[in-house]
Amino acid sequence: MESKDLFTHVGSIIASFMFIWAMFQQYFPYELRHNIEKYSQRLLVFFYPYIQITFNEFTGDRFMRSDAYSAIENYLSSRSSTQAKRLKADIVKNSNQSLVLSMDDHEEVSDEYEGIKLWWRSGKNISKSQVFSFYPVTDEKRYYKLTFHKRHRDVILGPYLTSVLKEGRAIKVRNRMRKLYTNHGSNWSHVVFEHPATFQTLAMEPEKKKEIIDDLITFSKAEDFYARIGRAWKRGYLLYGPPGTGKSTMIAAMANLLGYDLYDLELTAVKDNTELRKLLIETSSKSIIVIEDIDCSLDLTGQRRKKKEEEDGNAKDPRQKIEKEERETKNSQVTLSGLLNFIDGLWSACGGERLIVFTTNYIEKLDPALIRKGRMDKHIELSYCNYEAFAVLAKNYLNLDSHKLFERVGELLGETEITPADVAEHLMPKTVPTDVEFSLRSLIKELELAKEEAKEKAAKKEAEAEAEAVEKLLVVNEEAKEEEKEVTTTS
Ligand SMILES: Nc1ncnc2c1ncn2[C@@H]1O[C@H](COP(=O)(O)OP(=O)(O)OP(=O)(O)O)[C@@H](O)[C@H]1O
Ligand SMILES: [Mg+2]
Repeated sequence: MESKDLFTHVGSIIASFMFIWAMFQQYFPYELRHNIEKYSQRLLVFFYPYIQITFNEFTGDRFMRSDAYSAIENYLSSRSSTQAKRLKADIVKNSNQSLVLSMDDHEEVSDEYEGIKLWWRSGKNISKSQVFSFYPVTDEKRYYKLTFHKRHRDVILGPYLTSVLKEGRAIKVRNRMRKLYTNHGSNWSHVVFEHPATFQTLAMEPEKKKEIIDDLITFSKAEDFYARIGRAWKRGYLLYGPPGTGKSTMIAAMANLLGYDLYDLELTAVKDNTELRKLLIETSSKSIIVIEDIDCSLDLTGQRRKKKEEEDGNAKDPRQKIEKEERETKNSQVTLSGLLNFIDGLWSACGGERLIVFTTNYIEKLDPALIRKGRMDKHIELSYCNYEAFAVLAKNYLNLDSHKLFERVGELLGETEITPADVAEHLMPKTVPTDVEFSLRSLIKELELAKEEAKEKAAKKEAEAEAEAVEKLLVVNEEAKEEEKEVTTTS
């Protein structure tokens, strides 16, 4: 028998005596009773060198489950499945609908921390409801009881419990159902986020993919690092490239990799900077804030006000002016400085652990202040499909590692520009069972067509450039002739 068990037995014997004592206590005067109780408690503490801490499922508010209790429940789930004999099983409503085991009531599991042994016991108190009813309701109050030797008090109450709560919360985040938020004006509403995209299925060069994954994972584990260097725990990504190259898909893969919630921020629906700040404050930790097509969301070049002034000046009719003003007020008044404040102002540090992702089709249109390093730390170009990206898509869509037509596809991909979205469309199975050759031939046909079109376009452009050059030459000749004429008439 373990020493802790022995003490538990001694404790229960003393408790039994106390119970018997309680039976008789009504016959003793209060003063004497009080003293005996006091000394018996001290005696118990003296003989029982263990400390017990109870974590109740509900504290104070009956309807709010204690954060510490649920963190401990998650922390103990892995230990319970290997140690406890009676387990409770439940389905967690995350994307995988996984089965989670936790220990049943009155089970005990042991744990070890830096060589210190300690025990967790689950239990419940049952009390009958005070409310009269034909179907009496029993009130079950569950709790976890932690027992450890008092000589380890500081370590257990300090680092051990901190690490238990941290790990438990991390497990909870991994198991939770993730959400996709969108803003309607100044409020967020959400649906369950269930996008199946992963980095594994994302078509891009393996080294580039690995670099991004490493960057994301390093970020997600770098809480202490960010705290030490005095920076808010956030990171900005700018994804740029033509439509259909996988920017939105990559954002979904990022959220799935890190287990973060997604906040899809529609800037044009945000009235002004104050509303933008309110939305930011309401976002939770472990989330990705996304602003898609940032170049279209706002006129971030500082041109807007100038344009507005010009338009106002031109509008002579007062009615026209009012209409114009109404139109303007309906549009977003968020400014570039408001957005910069949103990204790296003081407010942005609240809550921690956030990614901010911008996407654009035209990186050159963006204000350099917006995308400088420190704001958008990592710029990722998603480009047209090359052979490596095609190989990923062929594996995903056709389950093919190689094929005799791959070589031709590779050649054509080197000569023409096609988006992964277009390639994916051709590789989509059209028949059951899948006709691999048909899919690859249809892709080759598309690539040859694209190559021809590109050739024609280039030839047309060349012809236009030539015509323009000839025209310019003619104008220059004409001007020279005019000048010559002027000189002869004056002389
Ligand atoms: N790199 C890729 N890997 C895998 N699938 C891709 C990739 N790029 C595009 N696709 C496929 O094409 C579709 C469109 O891609 P996506 O919406 O991610 O493009 P986008 O870059 O966000 O385009 P836009 O600039 O128009 O928003 C996706 O549903 C996805 O299936
Ligand atoms: Mg997109």
